[in-house]
Amino acid sequence: MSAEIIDGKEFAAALRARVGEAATAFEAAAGRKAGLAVVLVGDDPASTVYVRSKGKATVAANMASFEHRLPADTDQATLVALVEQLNADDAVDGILVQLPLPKHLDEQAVVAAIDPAKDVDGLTPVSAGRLALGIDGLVPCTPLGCLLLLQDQIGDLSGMDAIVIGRSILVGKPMAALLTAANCTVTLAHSRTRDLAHHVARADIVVAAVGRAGFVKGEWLKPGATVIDVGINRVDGALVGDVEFDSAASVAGAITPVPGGVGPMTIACLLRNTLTAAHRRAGVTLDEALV
Ligand SMILES: Nc1nc(=O)c2c([nH]1)NC[C@@H]1CN(c3ccc(C(=O)N[C@@H](CCC(=O)O)C(=O)O)cc3)C=[N+]21
Ligand SMILES: [Mg+2]
Repeated sequence: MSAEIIDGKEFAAALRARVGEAATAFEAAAGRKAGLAVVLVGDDPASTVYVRSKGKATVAANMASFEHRLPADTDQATLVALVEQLNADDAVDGILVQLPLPKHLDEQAVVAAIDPAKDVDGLTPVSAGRLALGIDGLVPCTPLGCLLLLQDQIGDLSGMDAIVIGRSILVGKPMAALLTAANCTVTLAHSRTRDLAHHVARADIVVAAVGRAGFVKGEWLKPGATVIDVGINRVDGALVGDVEFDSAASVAGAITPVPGGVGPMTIACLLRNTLTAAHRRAGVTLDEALV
């Protein structure tokens, strides 16, 4: 093994601490805490764990946490009414509806009901449109976390060849937009890409977000490449990424582990987005140097 292991857990802890300090300054300036509302429909065990850890991290960062748990058979109108109630609630700066929703619900319609000013997941059509157009807005947490790790590891990304594997709304598409804005030459690969290994071999930066355990092989990589593994797959009870870690670590220059890489960054960036939304909504200037 030769690759440097990128410690996302440590980076995320430091980011959460900085966000917490900025949140304390926000409370002093605005006379209220920044607030994050998380909505969970149903009782999927993994989602319940994530929602609980988001709530804990929110309170630890000196923000208010509002948890709304609804039964799995909640109807569309009830869920949209809750989102509208949260839109109207001044104590709420960020709204996250935990995905996926139960099948009978229209996920797109629920997300579209979120006030873009409170869209800390960056998933509404308005947020996605702003990102595509290069207008300041709220950016999805996982790709934002990946970008922060890459910039910390590499510095200026200008002119680098990057490949994003996976074109999901939550990760792949916004990741490609962020890397493009950071002046990378971006290939957005997906399940229909022909000769993926050929494309990966050109890349200085590889972001794997396909949702298949060990899909990206070390032999495909350009020696010295920086590899960001977004995958969270459960195999025989263990968490593994979308990259075959051992083979990749012998070729890459740096690589994120799973767990302890991108996952913790997602929650840290959710708090960062909530802080950003709170400042914008309250008309208080955020000291960007702090976070
Ligand atoms: N609207 C919405 N926004 C999301 O951002 C969202 C969502 N829905 N639904 C579910 C996925 C999943 N997700 C994770 C967040 C943190 C970790 C994380 O901290 N993972 C740890 C390990 C956790 C463990 O051990 O299970 C790690 O990778 O080190 C993982 C996954 C956010 N998601
Ligand atoms: Mg380091």
